[in-house]
Amino acid sequence: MEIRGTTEQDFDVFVDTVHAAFARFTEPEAEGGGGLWWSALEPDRGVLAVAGGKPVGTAAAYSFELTLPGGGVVPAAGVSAVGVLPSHRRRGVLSAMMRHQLTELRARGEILSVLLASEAPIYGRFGYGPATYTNRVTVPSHQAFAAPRAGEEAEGTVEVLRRAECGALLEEVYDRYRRAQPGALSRPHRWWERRAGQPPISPAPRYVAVHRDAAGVADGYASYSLGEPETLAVDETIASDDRVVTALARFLLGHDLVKQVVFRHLPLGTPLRWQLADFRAGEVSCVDDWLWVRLLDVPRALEARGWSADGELVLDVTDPFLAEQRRYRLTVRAGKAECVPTDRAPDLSLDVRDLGSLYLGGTAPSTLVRAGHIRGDGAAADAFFRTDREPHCLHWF
Ligand SMILES: CC(=O)SCCNC(=O)CCNC(=O)[C@H](O)C(C)(C)COP(=O)(O)OP(=O)(O)OC[C@H]1O[C@@H](n2cnc3c(N)ncnc32)[C@H](O)[C@@H]1OP(=O)(O)O
Repeated sequence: MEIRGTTEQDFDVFVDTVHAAFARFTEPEAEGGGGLWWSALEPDRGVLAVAGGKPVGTAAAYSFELTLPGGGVVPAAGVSAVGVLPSHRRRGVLSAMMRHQLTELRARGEILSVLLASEAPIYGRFGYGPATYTNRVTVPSHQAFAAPRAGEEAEGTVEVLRRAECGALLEEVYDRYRRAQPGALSRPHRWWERRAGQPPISPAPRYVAVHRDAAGVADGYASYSLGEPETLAVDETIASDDRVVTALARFLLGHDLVKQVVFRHLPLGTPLRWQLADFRAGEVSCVDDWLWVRLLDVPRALEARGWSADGELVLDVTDPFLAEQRRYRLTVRAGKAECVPTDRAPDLSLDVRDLGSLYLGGTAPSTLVRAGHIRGDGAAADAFFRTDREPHCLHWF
């Protein structure tokens, strides 16, 4: 078997192989058809496994940016389109592709990679850990919002546009949002230009509630459709200001001829249920992992994020897949860290996959100590890793 990088010429074969591996991703006419789904793939960043002259496995990487706790923004390789033909599974094809890809990402100087896992047991062995989480909240339509007990509501207006009328507006609002939201990924212009992936990037018919501030500047949107009978399904609500998120939720819950509103891809800490007059009216479902993180250059990655406690922390990190074990001293002053090799006794001993889970602040070290995955003083480490805002990602790739 040969594992090799792809070029522009491989694009059609690559996409065909992905489709055969997943046995899905046929695009409905309404969503553009003709390969739009994968059109933002970067042809020279793929990996192809070839056996007997035929492609049998694929993996791709997108060039994203990831927003970190503390506001830093770093490049992140977005691993996707991972598939092995059903006829060639459980013979090590994925493992060989992952080894090739991780080696290549490191050679490019990437500090971390991210992915969405189709099944949770697949990626831990390659050093990825779940780092952000998501859920959905279903609320009966016209469910009353309680009056805010402190603070004001966002001033402004809501206008409904058809997806096709939105032009560059969604891209601009999304870009401002993702820069301020730890755990969020960039959606490179290529995605919007080519209308790749899922709504609201794809041309799938949607309505978009656009919120504008008192000066008329768009500062948030919610993309939605009326799907199942009498159900209004919200693909995503994008705004940096919580008061704008509230104004959009209030608007959607007031929609006529709808029995329930399903808010998808919310952070676990969403305030939505607290805002309803009846706390129990919001039904939580689909609580799941979303973004998985794999650190490729531990010291650079740790120095790139902001930290919430000053002091020193010694981490002993094992990376079984890449057969490495390294110990680092993290010294934090005024939220910034310096990370250097050390031989001091560790405060935490952990697998690189667990460090990936802790990295964005969405998983507390003490939780993984209690789970028996990490050794050390979890409570002391919690103070370092804690973030002001829950990391959240809703980009599908
Ligand atoms: C980021 C993304 O793109 S997520 C999408 C992932 N792709 C899919 O879900 C499409 C359908 N599935 C597939 O194409 C394949 O089953 C893959 C890609 C998940 C796995 O490919 P394979 O070539 O069979 O994996 P490989 O043989 O290298 O397995 C490596 C190890 O992972 C384990 N493993 C692989 N797939 C799974 C799985 N779905 N569930 C649990 N364990 C798994 C294997 O048992 C093996 O374990 P071992 O080392 O202890 O023996």
